[in-house]
Amino acid sequence: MAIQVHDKKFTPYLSTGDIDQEVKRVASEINRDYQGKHPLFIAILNGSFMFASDLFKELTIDTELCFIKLASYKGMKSTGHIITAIGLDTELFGRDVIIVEDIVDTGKTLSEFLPQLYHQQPASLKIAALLHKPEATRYPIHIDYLGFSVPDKFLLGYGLDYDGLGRNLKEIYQLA
Ligand SMILES: O=P(O)(O)OC[C@H]1O[C@H](OP(=O)(O)OP(=O)(O)O)[C@H](O)[C@@H]1O
Ligand code: HPA
Repeated sequence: MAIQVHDKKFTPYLSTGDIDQEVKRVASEINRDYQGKHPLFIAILNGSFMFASDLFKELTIDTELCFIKLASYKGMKSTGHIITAIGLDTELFGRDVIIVEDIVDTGKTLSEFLPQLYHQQPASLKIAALLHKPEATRYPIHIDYLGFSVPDKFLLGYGLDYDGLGRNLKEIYQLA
């Protein structure tokens, strides 16, 4: 069923079943690749909170989670400025690090953030993202664990917002 958020209409795109299946697949790949290791997950707020929570519940390895808050989107557009609102409080030197993102769109957020992380010399640094818009890429980012490749249309729900609203939706919607 279509929904209205602020001034825009959105139609269903990915169901809870679709999302659940891909979250479990990504988790099983991570469980396989990090057997015997103790990775640190860094989830990027706000958008990633739901994906991070569901992914984390499926992990069977010893692992840690921390959050940072970066933001660049206002409404449906990137402002081009990445603001760090809550920084990292954990040492990365020698750690196996996995970044958790809800979506990689233009790639700008991660292209600015990753060099700061490499600077701390982690043993390894990988990216897990639920969604990727390959056609929107302006800053190429290699995603190691990906849920869905999606068309270049604005998405809403499962953590993703339109001007603050819609993050609570269980399904993912796209702009009609
Ligand atoms: O690849 P990009 O074009 O940089 O877009 C991806 C970023 O945009 C969203 O964050 P946003 O800035 O909307 O903040 P939010 O997570 O608090 O909604 C999303 O959570 C990613 O961090
Ligand atoms: O498609 C999107 N929807 C919501 N927030 C976003 N941030 C980057 N891309 C998107």
